[in-house]
Amino acid sequence: MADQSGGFTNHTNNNRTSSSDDYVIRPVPQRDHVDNVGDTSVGSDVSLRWLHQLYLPKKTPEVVMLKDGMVQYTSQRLYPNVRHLSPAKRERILVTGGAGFVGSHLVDRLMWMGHEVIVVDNFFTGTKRNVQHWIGHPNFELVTHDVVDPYMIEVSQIYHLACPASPPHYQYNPTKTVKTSVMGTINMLGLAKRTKARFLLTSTSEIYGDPEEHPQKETYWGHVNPIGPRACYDEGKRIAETLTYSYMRQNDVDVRVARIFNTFGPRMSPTDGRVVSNFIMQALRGQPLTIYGDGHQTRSFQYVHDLVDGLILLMNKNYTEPVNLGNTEEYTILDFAHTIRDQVLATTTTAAGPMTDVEIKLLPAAMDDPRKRKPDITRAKKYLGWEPRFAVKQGIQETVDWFKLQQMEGAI
Ligand SMILES: O=C(O)[C@H]1O[C@H](OP(=O)(O)OP(=O)(O)OC[C@H]2O[C@@H](n3ccc(=O)[nH]c3=O)[C@H](O)[C@@H]2O)[C@H](O)[C@@H](O)[C@@H]1O
Repeated sequence: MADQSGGFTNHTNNNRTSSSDDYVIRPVPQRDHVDNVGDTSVGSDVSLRWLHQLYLPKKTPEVVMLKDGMVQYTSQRLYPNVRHLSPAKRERILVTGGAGFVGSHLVDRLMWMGHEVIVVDNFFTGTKRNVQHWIGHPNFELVTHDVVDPYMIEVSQIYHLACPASPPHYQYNPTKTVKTSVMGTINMLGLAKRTKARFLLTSTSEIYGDPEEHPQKETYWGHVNPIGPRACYDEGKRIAETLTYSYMRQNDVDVRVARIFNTFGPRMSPTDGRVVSNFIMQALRGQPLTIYGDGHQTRSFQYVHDLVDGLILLMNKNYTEPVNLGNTEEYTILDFAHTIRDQVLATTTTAAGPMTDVEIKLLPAAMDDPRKRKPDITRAKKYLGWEPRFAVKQGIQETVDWFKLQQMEGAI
């Protein structure tokens, strides 16, 4: 069914010029409602309905909230059905950071595809809850481990995601963030070298820093402050890329590098500190939406299932250069605040009736905050046959629904 209001074009980006006056934000295209994700060429295709049972279940049979404030967990249950793969086709896949926001969605899909999945996570930002529906499944293993220490296992593919990604989290302990990126990546590349596993690094659009090129192509070398508060993450990921290509050249490790642009979806922590979860939680609580700076900075937001599609395609195609994975729908943060506020207000009823208004307030700008960000995805289209399918609106609605479910279950 066509989504007539897809992309919030009404009050957002139409022909608005950013404060820097050097480029125009194009109107957001309308998109159809998405019902299926993935790609048949790599066996990742699945209906959104199957995924919904994992993060938007009609009821959660394993958790029973009792009247006296007690909670009861039960273990007798059926696992979601997954594809059967012959042993010859089944990969043994390590996902570092697999209990995190992006990692857990990737794990869901790899499980659906019929692979064996081992999650390694130190639970700094990840949570067991994100993968609890797989615990005990014969194809699944969850290991508490920090990638700064070596980890030995036999695997055929490694998706290396482990690293806090939200600015407040990665700036909380910057030295540890650098260690995670540098030592964690060395350890996982060492494992790939020893086991001859294919290795995929999840890098970031942050390696472009505060970009002077717009949109950002993979050939752009970036504009990063090496001593600023974001450097622990930006430079950490830059050196992680350097390490990845060093192992490729020096040790013949089969590598893939994804540069991930702003991503959102269910399972973002409400205390994550990134803009999507902040705005949704603030709107749901009727609190003012907090904008850092004048709100004219831009971001391009992709829904998590699109990212997972891109990661799996990248892993399974034969392309070793870095690839941008992001949505090209660009918003000013001010427009985005209006977008989220309007959507939450339109779809939320409290005990006192429908919500009517929520304030938007400006706070001081964050240091070194990139002024604009939008991916050039020509490479992903050409070499992976990938482009985002989800309108931001559909993704935001699922995310709002998920946060509401967490509130109802008393999880947040
Ligand atoms: O979401 C992501 O995937 C990306 O998030 C961050 O990058 P950043 O663009 O700074 O993400 P946010 O913290 O969500 O901030 C986006 C914009 O919103 C602003 N913001 C954030 C939070 C808030 O409450 N209010 C607000 O105006 C920020 O100042 C920034 O301009 C990470 O550094 C990236 O690695 C990661 O890929």
